[in-house]
Order: sequence, then structure tokens, then C-alpha cells
Amino acid sequence: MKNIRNFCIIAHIDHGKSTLADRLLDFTGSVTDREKQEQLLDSMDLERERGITIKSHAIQMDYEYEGEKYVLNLIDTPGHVDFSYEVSRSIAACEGALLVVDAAQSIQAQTISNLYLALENDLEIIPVLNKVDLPSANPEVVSDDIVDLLGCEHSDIIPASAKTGLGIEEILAAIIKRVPAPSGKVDAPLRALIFDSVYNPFRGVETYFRVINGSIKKNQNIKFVATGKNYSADEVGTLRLKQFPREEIKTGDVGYLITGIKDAREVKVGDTITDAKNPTTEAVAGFEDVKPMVFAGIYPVDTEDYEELRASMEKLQLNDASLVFTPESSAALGFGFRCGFLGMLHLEIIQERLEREFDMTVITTVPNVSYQAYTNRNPNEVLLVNNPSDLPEPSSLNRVEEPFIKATIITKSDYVGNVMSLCIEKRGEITNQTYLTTERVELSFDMPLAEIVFDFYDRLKTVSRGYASFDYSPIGMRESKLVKVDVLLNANTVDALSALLHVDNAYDIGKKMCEKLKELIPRQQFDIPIQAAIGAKIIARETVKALRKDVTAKCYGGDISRKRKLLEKQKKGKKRMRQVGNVEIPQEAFMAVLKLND
Ligand SMILES: Nc1nc2c(ncn2[C@@H]2O[C@H](COP(=O)(O)OP(=O)(O)OP(=O)(O)O)[C@@H](O)[C@H]2O)c(=O)[nH]1
Repeated sequence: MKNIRNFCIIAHIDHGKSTLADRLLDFTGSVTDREKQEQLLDSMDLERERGITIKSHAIQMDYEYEGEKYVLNLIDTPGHVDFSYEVSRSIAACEGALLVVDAAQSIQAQTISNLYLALENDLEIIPVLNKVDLPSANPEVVSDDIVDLLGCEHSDIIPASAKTGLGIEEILAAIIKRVPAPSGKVDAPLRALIFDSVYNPFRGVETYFRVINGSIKKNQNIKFVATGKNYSADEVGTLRLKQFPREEIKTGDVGYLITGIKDAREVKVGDTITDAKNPTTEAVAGFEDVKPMVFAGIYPVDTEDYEELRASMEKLQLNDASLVFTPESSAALGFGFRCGFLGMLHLEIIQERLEREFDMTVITTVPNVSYQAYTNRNPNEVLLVNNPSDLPEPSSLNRVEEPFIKATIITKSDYVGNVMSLCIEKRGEITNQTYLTTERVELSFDMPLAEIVFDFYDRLKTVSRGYASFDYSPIGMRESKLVKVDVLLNANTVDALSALLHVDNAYDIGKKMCEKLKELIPRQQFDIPIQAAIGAKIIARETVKALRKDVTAKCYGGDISRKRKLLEKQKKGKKRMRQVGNVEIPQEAFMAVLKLND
């Protein structure tokens, strides 16, 4: 045990975490040349394409230092705020953390939020100043920032470049010297923390764990504490680039477990594994069910594909336990599903996976957060509103509460004004303003989650010219004045276009929605009035004028091939359209409310 080191890498997005992990694997000889590939740890295609780490992974390295052999377990963590719960679990499985800071970008919002998570778990922090090879790097200034933040010495900071390999040896030495060896009770009943799980279509769910006390043996009868289910440990082993089956994984070490579980929902990140006959008495530390933050309807483009969509979603859920869905129906779109996501990125990923892996073309409706409504009839009963159509009628509605978050934004002092006006426009209330240095300011706001899940991040980037980083954490529900804004096309309400909005914004957004829809809905043979309404009251109106021109009109005469080509083109453009009443609505229109400021 004394020669094991468990550590993770924490950083703001794009500060070089995955690249650094690759260098460490290289340097310790954990990969052969043939296995070498950029960003080894990001194994999903999507991850590689998007250049982001979606799921956290673990990998074991051997390293000899001053004549002694060490086992280093690197637990990689996802960088996007949608997956922050996984970061916290990975952190809980370690004793130390490399805090990677980009020498050109300095400390950003997620550097700080991840650092706090690490400090809460008493991790030893090793600050790494990455990307010192960049011409724009500013190592002196950024080192000062790090010293201010951590209260460490300048000499504690390791200058490095994950690109050139500078500093890698020093980092490995620091992991061995500064990160404490795991401490745990070898003789106590098994207690292991699940920090991740991965779905393998052939072997079922692979569970990644860290043994805190005792050991886990092959064929042992084990129990998952939170779900209360028993399994047999069919295979346990250590994780290298490949899996290495072992007879036993001992106290302090990290490994994988295969039990034949076929459904990802049975394995919950943060749960504790214990022995079925001799269970641990210690409480499961900090286990939390991950709750979806954003809800949207997903409908097949072709109504006949509903069953196929259901089958695809069920398969997706087997390997992504954070996806939840229930069937729903919409007057406009027919049968589909209301799905819960961790955030907008997660929504995009699911949509893309449905298309790539299952060949499904789907229509996604306006996303919304989850509200809580109370009616006059029973003001104590909470009604969950995950869909605008679930909101009770205004006459019977007592009050609505919406989720709030604490937003932390770090920006340059020049942009404080812009950032503040943006946040105030988004119904934010400033709660704190701290100058980290004379140039950099940390701002905190209490804001409704609904305002930030959509275009906030892009707007923030624009108003700060890219010099703002952002992070948030939920702070509970607060009462809010919300109304349902409906959209009528050709005098028919299209339920899939309804949105829940704050009363102060409803008129403005209603008007913008009509304008945007006018741009997006193709002209047809007749005038299409577009109206926004609150209840029976129309608050805005636009009209899509009737079409006069036939696309093939120009090709009079016999040029049939050209005519066909044009018609093909028109058909392609129609692919993702939905006929509602007699109006054709393209997919973009369902998301129009998100793009009002484009
Ligand atoms: N010049 C230079 N570029 C680097 C260095 N380290 C990483 N990069 C580049 O910075 C970008 C981001 O690096 P990643 O390793 O993907 O960053 P990350 O923190 O893992 O990002 P997420 O996985 O999305 O959280 C990539 O284009 C890397 O090639 C470095 O030391 N020097």
C-alpha cells in the first residue's frame, strides 16, 4: 500500500489535462508505440472529435523512483460543468491532484471550482503551470496568481509543457514525494467507492472502483449499498490500456469489476461496494443521485419510427444512466419522449448519438428546466413541471418555483460592466465581487438556471471577447413569476413551441420568437400568421407571406434532369420538417427560442 499513489488531474477546460495524461503514460512506458494515439484516454469517437473528455477513466502506471517501484493510479476527470458530479466522485477516490493551469490563460472558473472540490476532500494539491512553451505564456504572472490562490510557495509550482514533455519527470517525482500513500484498514470488511462505470456491449457494465478498506476478490459475493443488490464479482482486475484480470484488488488500489450487469442504471457512481455476508457498517459517503437539469421532448421525424426510437433510447440508457425519459405526446408532433439531460452539452451528445449510432432522425423541442408548481386546491402538494404543457391553468395556480444557481464568473476588469449587464438581463443578482489581481475579477451571481442553460455561455463569450470563464452550482428552488407563452401558426396552437418564461421577459421574447419563426418557416402557398399568446391574449404577430415562385418555373421546357435536381434539393431541405396542421415546420424552428439573439 505504501507504494501506491492515487491522483487525478483537475483543470479548467482546454488547459491541457488530457494531453498531460498522455505524456505521463508515455513517460512511464505505459503505452507501446503502436498503441500511441492522440488523447488516449478519450476513447469514444465523439470525445475525440469534440476534443473533450466526456466520461472519466482510470489508468494504472508503473514507475521506478529512487530504486523503488511505485504504482500510480491516474483517475481522469471530465472537464465540462454538465459532468461535474463525476469530477467530484473521481476526486473522492484520490489522495492528490495535479492542478493544471494554462500559462497563457491563468486561473479560470473551473480551476477554482475543481480546486475547492479537491480541498474539500483533503487532497494534496500539486500546481502545474502548463503550456509554458506557448509564445503567449506569461509564467511569472500566472505563477503569482497560483501562489495567491493556493497560498503555496513559488517553488511548489512545476513549470511544464504537455506538448514538449518539459517537466513531466518533476511531476512524477512530486506525485511520489508529495501525495500521501493511501491509508485504509486491510482487515476491515470490504468498502470500495464506485467512481465510474462504462458500458461494454459484450461484457455488460464495467464498474471502476477504489478500495478503501479490505479487499475485493474474484467470485466474492458483493453488495452495492445504495441499490441494495447483490452480485458475484465475476472478474476483477487492474486497468492499464487494456484490462488485466487479477485474483484480488487490495486496500488503497483502484480496479475494475465485472458482474454481468446489463443495465447502466444498476451501477451508480458514488455508491459503495461491500461484502454481501460481512458488510461494512460505515455509511456511504456523500452518495448522490444525479438529477437531470434540462428537459426536452424528442420526437421521431417520421411518426412511424416511434417504436424504433423507443428501442434506441432504451439502448442508449443502458450505457448512459444519466439519461432519463418518459413517453409523452404532443398535438403537433405525435408520440415521443420527454427526456432529462445533465445539461445542454449532454442533450447535444444524445441527439448526435441517436443519429450516428441508431440512424434516427429526431426533432428536439425547446429545452426547459424542471419547475415546481403548487395549486390553490392543495398548496402543499408539489407538481413537477418538466414540460410547459404540465403547468396548471393560471386560475388554479398558487405559485411556481424555479431552480436557482450560484454562478461564478472570472473575467478581466475591462469587461466587468458588460458581464454585469448580461447577468442582470438574465435576472441575476450580484452577490459578490472580488479582485483576484488588479486585472482579474471574480463575480458571483444568484441566477435562475433557466437563463443560463441556453445561450448564456455564448453571450458571455461575446460580451467578454472570450475573456470570461464560468461555472455554476445549484442553490435550490425559488418562487418566480412564470407564464406559459404559446405559439399559434395559422391560428393553431403548436404545443411543441410553447415556453415557460418570466413574466417580465414574456412580451419581448414572444415578439422575438415570432420574428425568428418568420425567418425559419418556409413560405408556402398561403399566408401563415404567426402569433404568440399568453392564455387567450395575443402578444405578438408576424406573417409569412404566401409563396409566389415555383422553384422549377425557370426550367420551362424539357430540361427534366435539372428540374429533378432542383426538386431533389428541395426535398432534402425538407427532411427534418414536420407538418403541423397545414404548415410545414423545420427542426430549427423548434429550437428558435434559443437563438433569438443570433
Ligand atoms: N502549446 C501547448 N499546447 C498544449 C499543451 N498542452 C495541451 N495543449 C493543447 O491544448 C489543447 C487542449 O488540451 P487538452 O489536453 O485537450 O485539454 P483538456 O484540459 O484535457 O480539455 P478537456 O478534456 O476538454 O477538459 C489541445 O489542443 C492541446 O494540444 C502544452 O503544453 N503546450
